[in-house]
Amino acid sequence: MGPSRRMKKQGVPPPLDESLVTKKRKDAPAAPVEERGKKRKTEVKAPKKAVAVNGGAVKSKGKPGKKFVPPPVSDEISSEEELDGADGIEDPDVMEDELNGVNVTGLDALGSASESDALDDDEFLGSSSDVVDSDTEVRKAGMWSEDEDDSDIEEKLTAANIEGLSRKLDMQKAIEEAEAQAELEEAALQTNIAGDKPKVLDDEDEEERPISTIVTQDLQLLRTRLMDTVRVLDDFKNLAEEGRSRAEYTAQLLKDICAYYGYSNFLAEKLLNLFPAREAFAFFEANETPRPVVIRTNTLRTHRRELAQTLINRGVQLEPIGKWSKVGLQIFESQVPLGATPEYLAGHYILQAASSFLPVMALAPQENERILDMAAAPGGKTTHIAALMKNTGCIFANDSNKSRAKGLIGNIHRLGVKNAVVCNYSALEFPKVIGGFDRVLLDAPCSGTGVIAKDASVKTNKTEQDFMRLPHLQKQLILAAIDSVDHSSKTGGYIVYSTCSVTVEENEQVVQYALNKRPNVRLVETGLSFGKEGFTRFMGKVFHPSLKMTRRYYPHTYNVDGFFVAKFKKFGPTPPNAVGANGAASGKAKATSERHVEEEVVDKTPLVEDGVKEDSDFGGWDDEEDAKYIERAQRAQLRRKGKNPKAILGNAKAKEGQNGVQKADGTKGRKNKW
Ligand SMILES: C[S@@+](CC[C@H](N)C(=O)[O-])C[C@H]1O[C@@H](n2cnc3c(N)ncnc32)[C@H](O)[C@@H]1O
Repeated sequence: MGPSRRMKKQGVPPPLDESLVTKKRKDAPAAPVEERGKKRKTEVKAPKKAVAVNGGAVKSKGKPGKKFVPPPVSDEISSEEELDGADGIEDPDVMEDELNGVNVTGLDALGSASESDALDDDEFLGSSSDVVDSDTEVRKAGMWSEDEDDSDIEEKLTAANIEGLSRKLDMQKAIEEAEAQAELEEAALQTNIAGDKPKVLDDEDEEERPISTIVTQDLQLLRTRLMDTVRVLDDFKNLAEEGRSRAEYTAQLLKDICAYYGYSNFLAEKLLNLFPAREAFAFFEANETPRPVVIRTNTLRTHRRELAQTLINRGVQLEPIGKWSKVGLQIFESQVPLGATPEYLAGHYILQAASSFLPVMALAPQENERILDMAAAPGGKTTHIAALMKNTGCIFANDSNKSRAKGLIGNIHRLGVKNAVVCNYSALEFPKVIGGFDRVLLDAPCSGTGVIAKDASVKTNKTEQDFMRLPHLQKQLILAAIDSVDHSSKTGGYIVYSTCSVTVEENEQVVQYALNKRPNVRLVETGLSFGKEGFTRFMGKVFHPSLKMTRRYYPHTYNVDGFFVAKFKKFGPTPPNAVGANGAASGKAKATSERHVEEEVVDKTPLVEDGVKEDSDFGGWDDEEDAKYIERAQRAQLRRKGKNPKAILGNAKAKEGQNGVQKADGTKGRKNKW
């Protein structure tokens, strides 16, 4: 199904300006960047003391050790690190939840009794348009219409929300002032260098000073040098010192980024390589501020405008997150813990990062379909899928981590999902467990480089090994996802692959691998109205041109967590000679791997059991396609026995003509009844 009319109308979140980020952090409470350009419509009050959205103390975590960069005031939330206990792979969704900072301790009898479980809720993503608010409803309740201008919405905000609006406007003003100041500074810098090239590169004696000394003593200097280096790299011809190479400046930039933001050299370089210098700076800056706190309306229980009104009445200041979603609400302030309101406990909403809505929107599940959510815990996306399906059809929500799968069950109950089956396999086991799905979502375990603002430990704890181990797992999982889809599904046949990582190894390279190994899929448009195109070239690697259809999201461009979304259409069965078996361990000999594929991967081919009686009660096969399956199964069986299927079946076929099926041992078997 193509993008809906509503989806086409979705607006694009504006970028996050790096100078703005810096100044915002210093001078103002965190504010939604998309609001920057709006005009003030009401008198601005003096900003009041910010209240954390969790109703508790605001605390900062994971900021670089920079004295002069205070943490964000209002939106900043406590964050705890959490690892995926099952396989040691970090779960970025959990990080997201924690970073949202909603205090959900002791919350619920529905599976979120612990703080960590409650935090898991934040992971729940989702939103898509098609479910809740129909256009008709929207027209009746203009305040929440996706068709309205933001300005219209603001004018219709209720009195209870005016305070929040006022505060938001205060933030806008502060941001505008910060922007003006930044411009002044920039202008001053430009003036300073008129006729002069900035002194950026270390002298030899500086070179020998340990970085820690620079950080503690010359932090402001470090920042200035960072910005100067960026400017030089932007305009190398005019600003570079004579005799200095671009590589030298880049090396200096890398060194300063590590010192200033606290990254390992390894990760900083990997991230730096993704962008031109100026954009890289914006990216690293954006990782120092939290993203807006967002909740997703659970349309199985309520409508967004009703939920918004109820929360406003409880002292929550909020507004719709943007035209691209009908179910998201951005929270500015709250007088109550968002993880403990009656509406939360009743499953009317889930705390969820905005970017987590995107994979489910791309998946576009339809009513009455069979969907597989391969790595589902704690269920943000599963519950979103269920809402879009209006509790019809069936979702297999799988996660290999048993304790997380339990949390998934709790959330499924809390949000009133009735069409989900929870299972606890390694997703590599699919489609052996069950296949033939209309759509599959693979929200893969990843490095979390898109959510550094929520989990600063990523800055230092990722190693080269992680970026070999994770992509390897992701590649295997994506093949399992593809093989689990029914290519002849009347309504679907789609696979969505997503990560909250921005590295090419975990995204484009995984997608390219899938295209190489599965010629029966192709990339299609995600249907998402915003997002940067995926890379088609990167550091000497060339990817298929269709990689343009994948979407990248960055904190500095859309003020959302870093994310990647790719959508495939499966148009044929997986060929019997496909490589990359489900669950096949890496490093095995090719022959072993191929044999495994033939035996296990290919679309759940039914195997003919030895000793099947011709006169069994089974009513026989009804169509030619079955005959092909039988023959294929026989081939597989022969191969397992070390026999050459071509020699046996080929000869037999010649003898039998079109009407008989040769048994694996070469004797004439059951005759098909067509
Ligand atoms: C990014 S999180 C999923 C978040 C989830 N989709 C949501 O929206 O709430 C990745 C998940 O993959 C699970 N996982 C890791 N390896 C897996 C495997 N081999 N099979 C299935 N799940 C796996 C982890 O336990 C973790 O819950």
